[in-house]
Amino acid sequence: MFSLITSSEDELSAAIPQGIVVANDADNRRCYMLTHQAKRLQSPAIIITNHDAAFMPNIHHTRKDGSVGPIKFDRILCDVPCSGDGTMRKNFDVWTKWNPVNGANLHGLQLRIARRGLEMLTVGGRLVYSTCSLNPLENEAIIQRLLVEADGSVQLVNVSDQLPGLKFVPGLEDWILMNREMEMIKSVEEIPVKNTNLFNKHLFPPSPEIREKLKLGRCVRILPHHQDTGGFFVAVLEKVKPLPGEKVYTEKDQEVEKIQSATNTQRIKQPPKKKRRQGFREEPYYYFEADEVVWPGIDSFYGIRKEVDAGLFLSRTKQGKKRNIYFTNSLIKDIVAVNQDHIKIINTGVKVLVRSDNKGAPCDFRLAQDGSQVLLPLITQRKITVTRNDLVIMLQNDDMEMPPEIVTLDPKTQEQCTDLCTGAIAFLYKGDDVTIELVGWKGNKSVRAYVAKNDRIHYLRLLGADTSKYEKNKFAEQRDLEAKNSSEPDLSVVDESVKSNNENEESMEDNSSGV
Ligand SMILES: C[S@@+](CC[C@H](N)C(=O)[O-])C[C@H]1O[C@@H](n2cnc3c(N)ncnc32)[C@H](O)[C@@H]1O
Repeated sequence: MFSLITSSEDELSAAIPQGIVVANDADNRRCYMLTHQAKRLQSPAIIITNHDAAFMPNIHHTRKDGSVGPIKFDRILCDVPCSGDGTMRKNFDVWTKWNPVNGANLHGLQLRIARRGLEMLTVGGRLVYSTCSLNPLENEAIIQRLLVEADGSVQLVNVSDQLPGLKFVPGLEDWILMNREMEMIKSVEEIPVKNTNLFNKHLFPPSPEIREKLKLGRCVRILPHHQDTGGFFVAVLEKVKPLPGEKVYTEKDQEVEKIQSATNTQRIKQPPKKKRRQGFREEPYYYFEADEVVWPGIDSFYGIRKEVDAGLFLSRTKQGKKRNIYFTNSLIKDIVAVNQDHIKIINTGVKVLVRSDNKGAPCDFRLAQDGSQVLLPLITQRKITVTRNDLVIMLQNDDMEMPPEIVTLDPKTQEQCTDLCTGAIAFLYKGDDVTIELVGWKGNKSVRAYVAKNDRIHYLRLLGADTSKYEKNKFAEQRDLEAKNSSEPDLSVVDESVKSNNENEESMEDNSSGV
């Protein structure tokens, strides 16, 4: 009997979170590293973007009433570029490059990034500002400036009891500036003429009158010697009301906007704006439409749950055969549609299916381990429960030529296989303390788990099974190789002599032809 494992509603909503995370970096290469790291999260709710955060464009979404407007974020982390002097213990070059003005040079960029973050934050939302520097010009001076500019709309949150056991010291309320020549500058009046471009009044500590109000002591300074770490600075800011001059969108605005846009459309019949070609290097995102040709095959083979919107699956190729199929939540789909001309999206979507036009399966796409956590709760077919021993057999036998035979598996597993035609399959194992879900293939007589070698060791360890087949002791291998070499005659000498003979022959030939 083939057992059908259905997922609960909770499982479905856990697999498809409704919110989004936008991860941004100005450095294109760092965005690809981010993409690689984020893949492990298997999240259908992450977008990786590539912008200067100081000028981060608004990310628009479609509101409930159908109008389009900027998203305001509940949480923002500004882990800003900094001098990195807190990392001195591991980055030795910081010692040679450090000077007291590094911090002053970065202050402007750090401020602009954090300021833009506050603009993009919703009222009631929190922004964390962090650096791996201990220079107050990169830290408290930024927070001070944000708080002063915000004029009571932003507050520093006291987080001292949030991480019991963490050792830290409170933020500074007083500090002294220093120029490259190590001259101390205690006030604006003391700024030497040669440094007027470098220092300004905002870099100095708060005056005694406002010190009390700002509560800079609520910032967190993590010192390297306290718990054997790097040095870090963290401040948590909460937006308690709109920033001075910030417009907050209300339902009334929606009405006005609708009326205005209706009148504008009637009045001005302008030619449609020329759409900027998706000018970014990345392949665009093509979400499945109602007539998507590959969908019926996938739907019937995997029994996609009827609550799942087929329009949330996408590919990166418009023409020709689709190679990989990805999945995102509906908010990401909306964001991609509304913003693709002005937001540089480097990556989004989790890979759930991979083309496998072969092996006589009725469906052209197999399950991808990359997105199994997302897809498996959405499908009702091609899932079987297996025993611990079944998994161990599959993980220890990855031989392409001789995959494990179905008859070697548990009788209940064999029974579930009987009713399944050839094709992709998911193996589900629930132990007392571990749950493992692997994707693979069921052939006529055998089964395979599609798991990379490193992951095989990981799963075998989780199952408490023998991993010796995959574990390599590099030192032992080197020793064996050296022992082998020392017991064999040194052929390299012979080779060299043969080579030199050959070379002589060649040069003789050359000479003869020259004559
Ligand atoms: C302290 S690191 C943050 C590292 C990040 N938390 C991570 O785990 O990858 C600062 C990052 O800011 C990026 N950066 C520098 N200037 C930027 C800017 N103007 N806008 C956005 N990112 C910037 C750098 O490329 C660097 O990756």
